[in-house]
Amino acid sequence: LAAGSRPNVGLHGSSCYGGSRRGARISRRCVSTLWAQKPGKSTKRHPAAVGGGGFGGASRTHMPPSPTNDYAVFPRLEPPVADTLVAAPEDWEQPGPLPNEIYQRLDQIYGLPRFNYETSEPVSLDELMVAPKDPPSISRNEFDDLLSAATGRPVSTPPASTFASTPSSADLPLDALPPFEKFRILHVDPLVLGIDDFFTAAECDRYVALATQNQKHNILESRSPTVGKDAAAKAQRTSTTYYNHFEGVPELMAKASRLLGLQSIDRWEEPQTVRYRKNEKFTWHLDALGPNENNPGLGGQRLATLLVYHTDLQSDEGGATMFRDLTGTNGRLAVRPRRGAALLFFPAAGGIPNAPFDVRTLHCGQAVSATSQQDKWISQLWLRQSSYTPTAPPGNSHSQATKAISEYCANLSVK
Ligand SMILES: O=C(O)CCC(=O)C(=O)O
Ligand SMILES: [Fe+2]
Repeated sequence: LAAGSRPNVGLHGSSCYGGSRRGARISRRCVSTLWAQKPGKSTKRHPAAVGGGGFGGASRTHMPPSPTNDYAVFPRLEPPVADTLVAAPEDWEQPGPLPNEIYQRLDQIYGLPRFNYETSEPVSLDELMVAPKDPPSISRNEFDDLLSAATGRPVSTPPASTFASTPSSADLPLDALPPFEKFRILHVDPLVLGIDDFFTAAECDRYVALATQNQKHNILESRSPTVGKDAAAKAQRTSTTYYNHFEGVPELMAKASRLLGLQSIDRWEEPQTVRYRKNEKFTWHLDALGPNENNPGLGGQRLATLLVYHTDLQSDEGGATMFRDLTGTNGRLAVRPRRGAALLFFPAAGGIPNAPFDVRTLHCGQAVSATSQQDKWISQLWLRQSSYTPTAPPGNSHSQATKAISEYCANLSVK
């Protein structure tokens, strides 16, 4: 999309869309229709797709890799995929409650029926028992073709076994937290949400201090260039990652789980706090795991990415989280770090049918400018399909955090 242009917001021209009024309703049937109606129908060429390349496409124009070439590793979206993009109406970027159609999407596309649930609402046993949705299945050969097209080199995936989903046992008093109210809808399809005041300033300060005093807090520091990412994505990270113990970050675990309406924290990966100094960045990548990392026995695919910004960066200081193919109010969607704000998106649901991840969520951590007055600090969490077994720092476990989370919730209740 050209900078400043905005596609029609009507969801594929569907009459079930409630316009830009918050709280407008659409029926479940309409959402399913949208979902079923994904690529393939339209022959219209999308501006973002002109110029060749294409994920999964047969014809590929290889461009020489260069640091400024956004399409060097990941080809442009193919027209039918680009046609599925739905930007947010401008006024939805102002903080406020979520419209019903966004809750419907969270339920039906992303498998989160209890997202930001009202505390007064009685929760039925059915809802408590709801299983996470698996991303659409795909054959191994199809997957290899898609990945080869995206990375420009042959890929061969080892055979996958079936998912072993362990039901959660933890019973955390997360209802003590009120629902969140300040949502910014940054993109509709794929869904990208901002949440203002997710963390207090004091919480942001504490998380930065935890990482900077990492030895005292037994936090693992890593400068590996591709931490937790599929090597096929060739992602380059120059920032520093700190692996937190779950029990050291009860606010993050409680708020993240409360937001997504989860009953336990068992599906979250190790929390990571990341520091970007001047000129540091993380190039274009997908958070979804590739075949070599996506071990079904260890939690399966990454379904959600939640990121909290601990520092404010001005627009000339860089450090934005940028989505290559999504459009925001001023051209390409770029989320500027604002202290205490959270960002939520879904790396492995939606997008192209029968693909195991949503290629449209390609994003980067833009370099912090050489003149920035301060470092960029974030904490991040990834939600897996099923229970995840943490490996870092050594000895980390979900169950160790139960006491700290319960205490945090209890303190909120007495306030
Ligand atoms: O730093 C950012 O804004 C994004 C980081 C990111 O995408 C990642 O670590 O996977
Ligand atoms: Fe990422």
